[in-house]
Parts: sequence; structure tokens; C-alpha cells
Amino acid sequence: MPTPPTAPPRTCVATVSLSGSLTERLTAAARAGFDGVEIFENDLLASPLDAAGIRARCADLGLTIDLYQPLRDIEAVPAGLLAANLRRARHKFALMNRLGADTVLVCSSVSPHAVDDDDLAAEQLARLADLAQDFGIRVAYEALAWGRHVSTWDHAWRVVEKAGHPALGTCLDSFHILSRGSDPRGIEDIPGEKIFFLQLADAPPLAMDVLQWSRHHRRFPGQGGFDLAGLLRHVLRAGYTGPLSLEVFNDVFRQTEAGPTAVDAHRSLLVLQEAVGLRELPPPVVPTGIAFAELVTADADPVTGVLAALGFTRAARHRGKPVDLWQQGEARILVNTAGAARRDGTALAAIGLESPDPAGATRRAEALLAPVLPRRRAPADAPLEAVAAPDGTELFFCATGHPGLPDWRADFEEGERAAEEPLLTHVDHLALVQPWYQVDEAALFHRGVLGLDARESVDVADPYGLVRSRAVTDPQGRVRIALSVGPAAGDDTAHAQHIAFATADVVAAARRFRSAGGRLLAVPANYYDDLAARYELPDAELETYRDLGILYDRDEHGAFRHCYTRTVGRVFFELTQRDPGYRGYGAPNAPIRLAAQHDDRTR
Ligand SMILES: O=C(O)c1ccc(O)c(O)c1
Ligand SMILES: [Mg+2]
Repeated sequence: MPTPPTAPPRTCVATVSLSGSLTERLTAAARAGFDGVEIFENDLLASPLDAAGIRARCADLGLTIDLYQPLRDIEAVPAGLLAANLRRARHKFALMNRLGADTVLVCSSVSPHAVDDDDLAAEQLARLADLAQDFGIRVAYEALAWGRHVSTWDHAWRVVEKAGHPALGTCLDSFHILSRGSDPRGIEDIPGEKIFFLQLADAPPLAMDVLQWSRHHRRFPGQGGFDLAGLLRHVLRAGYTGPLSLEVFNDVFRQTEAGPTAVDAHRSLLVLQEAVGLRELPPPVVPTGIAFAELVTADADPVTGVLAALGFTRAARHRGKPVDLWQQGEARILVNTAGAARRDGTALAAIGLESPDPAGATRRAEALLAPVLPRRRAPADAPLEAVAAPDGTELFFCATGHPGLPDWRADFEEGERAAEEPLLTHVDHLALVQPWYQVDEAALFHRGVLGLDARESVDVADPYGLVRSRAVTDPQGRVRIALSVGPAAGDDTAHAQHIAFATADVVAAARRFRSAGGRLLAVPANYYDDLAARYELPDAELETYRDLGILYDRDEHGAFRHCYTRTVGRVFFELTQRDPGYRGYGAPNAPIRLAAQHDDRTR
């Protein structure tokens, strides 16, 4: 990795990537730590502030205006049109002088009047650059992937090179380059000072019209499928030292709060800069296990009843707070009855992550703009470092049983001892439901802040909508978190969180739960007929699964058997028996489970 330069590049965000009034967008960008903005023409036109007012507001916020955009359909047009275009440009350049913006974006023409003639395009862009120069402005020419005649980065660069004008350079936009599958290596041959601007956007792989893809589905770096680090390396090797600017057109960001979007955006740029060695951040401290999951509830009885039937004992009680530790093997559930009752009943509010370096984990989280939570502790309590995930879940960095580091369990007084051998050994995974607009942000957070790996996203059919789910894990599979987004927010079934426990014998664990009075989620008989058709399972085994409601899945590495408790408030529990090589979560069974849960709720 190259040594980071003394000053990392400036970071910008396009106003079009955030929602709200122009003032709201600027405020959000500044608060999230951006250095500058690209102002989109429509955002300026719609603002009650005039150019001088916008300039003053940006100055107050500590933001520069690094780009004004766009001038469209300028080049390679008949002479009459060129005169009109230059007249329009003169207006905009005067405006930019009032705004204090010195670079204008010109995207390649989509006009039916444009002709396929690079010489003409170069000549007219040089005329525009001449005019711009009079205003102290530079013109950055960008190939739109759907440009009429110029649609690739190298074609745009050839036109710029041909024009040979000092006030004309190129603007590279990762979306236009990578969406077309263009080879970006040749970018290294562009003289760095002729790359006037760099726009960065990621996007998920979608087979669709490129204009629609670009205008609705761009995402922040690391949230799609493009190799942005690879592209950025080429641009840096060319000698580019200008800003890194996020230009993300996205339907979700247009309609959700600008503040969190701007934080998500800036975090994505920090992670990207770290990946290419432009910025040094406190290194990730990958969690090594789940220390506990904390449930908050106004009424503990229903959930502790389920835990007791599952074989948990109340192993300890907090010295100063109404928090009980329920434990079985290495699976620990805190049941917290402090504070006001939550309207939605029992909910998973916090996760304790085992960390080899809790203070280091917090430093990284803070550097990546995660809110660090005030320590909730009495003077005698062990210090616990905690940050908030985007969905509000509190993440505690714990060092359970680590000599030399404070142990959170020191705050607890011992309670009951386990009477029998634990059938449940540890937490297999946690499933957290995200607000519908936040799943990409959540995945980036868990990857960037916690150093977990994000898996492919899977779509699961729910009877009343679609659940998108994406797992993040550590390399050894000791921490597995499934992030999902459900359909309408009012749908309680798709919005329940769950805690999955691991067992070496799911049949025994399910039987014990049932004989202790627990109720397992019933699974339709049709499912088992299908299972018999799909796998050669012995009849007796199939019968047992049918009786207990155990679901079955298999991949090339092994099998997965799992069953579910009924839902309490907003949470339910899963019992899982995972062959060592199996890497999934039983996703093929999720539609059956969701339908059974809907059915169970209406019973
Ligand atoms: O979709 C567009 O029109 C558009 C405009 C300006 C850009 O920089 C861009 O990448 C796309
Ligand atoms: Mg662009």
C-alpha cells in the first residue's frame, strides 16, 4: 500500500444525492464532514436563495462549491445552435462567478441535432472553453454512458485532447465507465492535470437500460457491485489530485432524510480511501463472537418463560439495574426491564460483540462516523464501549473472560446454576430487521466499521411482500448477523428480529422445549411431502421433523436443520443444527417460515 499523502483528497457530494431543500442538503453535507459540494442546476433553480446567498451559506458551513452542473447538449451541433449554446453558457458562467464555483460539467450530448464528428465537437468545446476562461472557469467534459455519439471515457478524452485547450479537461464518472464494462486501465495515460473532476458512484448489477439504471439505482461506493477501488487506483496513478465526489442518483436517497444519507455517504468515501491507501483509519477489530444479545421488555415473563423452556437459567442479575442474564452454554441473553415500556413489546435492543480490543473497535467506529454511546454505567461497573448501528441497535464491544481487560460480567451477581448439560451451546446468528431504506447502509456499516464480510443478498418471498436479506459474518463464522428488510413497516411478521441458537442435536432440543411447555412454530405437511421428494431422508427422520416442525436445507458442504419458537413481542428464537461446512441460514425455507408465522399470528 502506498504511504498516505499528508493531506487526503477533498471529499464532495452532489446535492442531487441528498433530499430536502438546498439549504437542508448543504447542512447535511457539512455536518457529515464533506469538504465541498457539486451543485445540480435544478437544486439551485428551486432554491429561494440567490447565487450570492448560496455562496454565503456554503462559506458559513465550511463548504466549497467544487462543481456546477450540468451544461447539456453543447457540442457537435450546427452553427446556429452553437451560438445559442454559447449564449446560454455565458449566462451560466456569470452565475458561477456569483456562486464562487470555478468548474462546470458538460456532459456529452444526447441531442438528435448533434452530429458524429469529433473534430467539430473538439472545435466547439474549445470555443466554450475560450469563453469559460474569460470568466476564470474550467470546463470538464464527461461521457454519459448513453451519450448520442460520445459514450465512453476514452472517446471523451480523445475529444478533449484534440481540442487542446487549457480550460478544457475531462470529468470521469465511475458509473458511466463501469456500467458499460469499459476497460479503465488506459485512464492511467491521461495526464493527471487534464482530469478536472472525478465522480464516484457504485451500483448493483442490474440488467436494465443504462439511463434508468444510472438515474434511479446508483449507490454509494461499496454498496453495489463495481470495483471502485480498482478504478480509483487508475485515476490516482494518472496523477489526479482533485476531489473525490459522490454523484449518486438514487430513488431511496431522494425520499429519506438527508442527515443519515450524508453520513452513510461520507463513511463510504472514508472506507474507499482507506482501501486505496489514501487515508489511514484505526484498523478494523473484527469481532470474534457474540457475547450476548439484550432484549428490552416491559413484561419479562413471556420471554423468560420461553428461555426457561429452551433450557436457559437465570445465571446472574445486574447489581444496579433490572437486567437479568439468562445463560445456556455460551449463549447469553440479557433481559432488561428498565425504562419505559416499548410500544412494540419485547425487542432486541443491543448486541454484545466479543472483541480482542474493545477500545480499538470503538476508535474505528468513531472514525467511521458511528455515534459512540455514552457509557451507561454506575461507578463500580466495568467500562463498556458501545456504538449505535444505523438501525439504532446498540453494539457493545466486550472482552468476556479476557485476562487484563474489564469483564462486563463483573457487574452481575451470580444467580442460579444450570441443572443439566446445555443442549444449546452458543448463538448461531442474529437476524436484525432494518428499516426499508437502510439495508445498504447497514451492510456497509457492518463491513466497514466492524470488519465483517458481507455476503450476497437474497430475496425471500413473504406472503405479503418480499424480504431482502444479507448476511455479514467474520471469516470463521463466529459472528453471523443477517440483515433484512421486509415489506410494509406495519407488517409485524416480516419485522420481527430473531436470535438463533446452535445445538448439536436439534431434535433433542426441540423435544425438550416442547416437553417443558414451549410451543414450536407448526410447519405445513406439504413442506414435508416436498422434502421427501427433494431429499432421500429416512422415513423416521422425516416423521420426526414433521412432528416437531423442523426445517431442512443442504448445500454442497453439509446440512442445516432448524425450527422456531413462536414470536414474543418483536422477537422469536430459532434452534439450529449446522453441519460444520454449511454456510447458509436455510434461506430456501424462509418463505415457509414467514407464511407459518403469518398463520400463527392470525390464529
Ligand atoms: O443523468 C444525467 O443526466 C447525468 C447528468 C450529469 C452527470 O454527471 C451524470 O453522470 C449523469
Ligand atoms: Mg456524472
